[in-house]
Amino acid sequence: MFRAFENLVDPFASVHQAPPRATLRAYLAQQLAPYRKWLPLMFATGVLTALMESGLIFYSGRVVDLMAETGAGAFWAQHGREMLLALFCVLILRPSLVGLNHLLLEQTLSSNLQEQVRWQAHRHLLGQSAGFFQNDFAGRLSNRVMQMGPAVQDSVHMLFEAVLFAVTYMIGAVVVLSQIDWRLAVPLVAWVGLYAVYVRHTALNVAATAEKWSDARSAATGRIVDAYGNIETVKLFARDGQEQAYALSALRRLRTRYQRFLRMMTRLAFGSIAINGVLILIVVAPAIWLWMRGAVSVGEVAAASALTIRLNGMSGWILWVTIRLFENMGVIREGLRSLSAVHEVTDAPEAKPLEVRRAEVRIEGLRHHYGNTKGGVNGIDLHIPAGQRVGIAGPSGAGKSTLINLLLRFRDPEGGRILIDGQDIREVTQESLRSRIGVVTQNTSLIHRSVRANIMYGNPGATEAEMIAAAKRAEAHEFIMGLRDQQGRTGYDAHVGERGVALSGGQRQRIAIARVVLKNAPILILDEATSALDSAVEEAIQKTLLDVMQGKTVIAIAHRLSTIAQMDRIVVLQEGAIAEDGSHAELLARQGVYAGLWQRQAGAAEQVPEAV
Ligand SMILES: Nc1ncnc2c1ncn2[C@@H]1O[C@H](COP(=O)(O)OP(=O)(O)OP(=O)(O)O)[C@@H](O)[C@H]1O
Repeated sequence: MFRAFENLVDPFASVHQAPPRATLRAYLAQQLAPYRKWLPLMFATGVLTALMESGLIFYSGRVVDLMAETGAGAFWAQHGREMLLALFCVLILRPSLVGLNHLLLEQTLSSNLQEQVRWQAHRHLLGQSAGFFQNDFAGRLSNRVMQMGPAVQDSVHMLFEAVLFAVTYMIGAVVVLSQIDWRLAVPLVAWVGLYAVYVRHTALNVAATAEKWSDARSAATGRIVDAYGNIETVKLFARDGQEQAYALSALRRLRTRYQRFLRMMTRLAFGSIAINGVLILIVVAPAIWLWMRGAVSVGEVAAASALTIRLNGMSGWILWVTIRLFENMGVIREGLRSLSAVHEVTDAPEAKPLEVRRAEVRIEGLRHHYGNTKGGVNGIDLHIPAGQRVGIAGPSGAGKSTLINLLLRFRDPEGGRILIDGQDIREVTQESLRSRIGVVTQNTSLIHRSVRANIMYGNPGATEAEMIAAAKRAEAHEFIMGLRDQQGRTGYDAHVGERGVALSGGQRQRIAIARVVLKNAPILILDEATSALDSAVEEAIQKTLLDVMQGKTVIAIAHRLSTIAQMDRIVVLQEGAIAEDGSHAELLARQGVYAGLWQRQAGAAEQVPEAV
C-alpha cells in the first residue's frame, strides 16, 4: 500500500525538468505541479480531520449535558444508538481520514518532493556554462542543492499538516463557540486576529534572519570545501593556519547569525506564553459568567474550556510551525539566488545537431573581454581549412584559452562568430558541438570511477575491444594492467581515486588521451596536452598524438614551442589578437614575436646542461 501511494507521482519524470522559477511563490507552485491531482484530496482530508477534532470536543460537552439530563438509568436506552454512531466516528471514520491524509502527505508528497527538488536543481546547475562554475564555490552550490530539498519539503508539509489544520481548527472553534453563545465567540475572534498579527510580524523577522543564517552557512561550507578541494596547494604553501582562520571567520559569522536567530526564538516563546494566558482569561471567564446567569449549560462551559485549552496548547505549535515555515522560505530564497540563475549559454530554440563533414573552422571578428573593456580576445579572424593542424602560441594572457573556451562554447562571445563547416556554433546544440570536439588539457581530471568508466566517458557505446585498443594507442594499456586499487580491484576495474589522484600525472594524461582516442572526434584540441609529462613520456605521447591527429582538424596550444613546431601552421596571439601566422620556418625567418620566443626557449634549453 505504501508503495502504491509513493508511486502516484514520479519525481524524476522529464515533465518536471523545466528550469527552476525565480520567485518563491512561482517556484513552490512549480514544485507542487506534479501533485496537482492529489492536492484537493490532501486538502479535503486535512480540513475534515481538523473539523472532527473541534467537533469531538464540542460533542463531549453534549455528552456531559445528556448525562446530566437523562441520568444513569435511562442513558443507554435513550442515547445508546447515538453513542454507537459516535463510536463508529472515533474508531473507523476518523482513523481512516487521518490515515488517508498521512499517506498522501508523507508517502505521495514528502517522500518524493526532496529528491525532486534536488534533482531539478542539480540538473539545472549542470546545464550552466563552465564560466558560471568559475565564479562560485562548488561547496556553496552543492550546499544549496542539498538544503533546498528538505526546505521545500518541510514548507509544503507544514503548510498542509499544520497551517491548514490550525486554521480549520480555529474556524471550527469559532463556529462551535458561537453555537453555544455568540458572546463567547467574539473574544476568540479578537484573539485569533491579534495572534495572527503577532505571528506574521515575528515570522517575517524570522525569515530575514534565517535567510542571513542560511547564507552564512553556505559561505562557510564553500570555504571548508574549497580548502579540502585545494588541499595540495594548502599543504604546499604551509597555509593550514591561514585556511583555519579563513574558515573560522566564516564559522564565527555563522555563529553570530545563528545566535541572532535563537534570540528571536526565545523572545517568541515569552510572547506566545503571554498571549496564551490572555486567551484563557477572555474565553473561560465569560463562559463561567454566562453559566452563572443561566445562559449556558455546564456541558457547554466544559466544551468551551476544553476548546480553549486545546487551542492554547496548539498555539505554541502553530507559532513554531509558522516560524519554521518562514525560516525554510528564507533558505529557499537564498538557494534560488544561484539555483534559478538563467543559463548564460543556451541552445537556440531551433538548434540542430552540428553536422561535421570536413571539419573546417572559420572564426570571424571574434571578440570577448569577459564583460570588461580589455583582456580575453579582441577581433580574431582565422580560417582553419579541414584537416589542418594549427599550433597556437603566444605569451601568457594572450587569449589562447579564451579562444578555446569560445570554440567549445563554454561562453558566448561578445562579438563575432565561429563557424564549423559553415554552421554558426551558436545555432547548433551544445551537446553535438562538444561531441565533435576531442579535448586533452594539461590538468586532466578523472572521475572517481574505474579506469574503464573513465575511458568509456569518451564514447559510452564503444565495445570492450575498442576501449582496450584506444588505451593501447595512448600507451596506457601496459600500466593499466598493473593497477590495483585499495579495494583490490585490478586493471581496467581499478578505481582511480577522486580526480584521479591515485595515478601519476603521466598516467592520468594517458588515460585522458585514450578517452579522446575512443571519442574519435573530427576536431581535436590539445591544450598543453603533454606539458605535465617528463620528456621520455612526452616524446612517446607526442608520437601517439601525431598518429591520433591523422585526418583531423587540430588546434594545439603549447608554451613549449618544440611541441608545436611540426604543425602545418602556427598562429601567434598577442594581447588578444593575431600577431603572426605561418609555418615554423616562415615565422623564424620573419624574426618577429615567434622567433623571439623560440630563441629564448632554445637558449634556455641549451643552458640547462651547462647549469647541471
Ligand atoms: N574568467 C575570466 N574573467 C575575466 N578575465 C579573464 C577570465 N579569464 C581570462 N581572463 C583574461 O583574459 C586574458 C586572456 O586570458 P587567457 O586565459 O585566454 O590567456 P592565455 O593566453 O590562455 O594565457 P596562459 O598561457 O597563461 O594560459 C587575460 O588578461 C585574463 O586576465
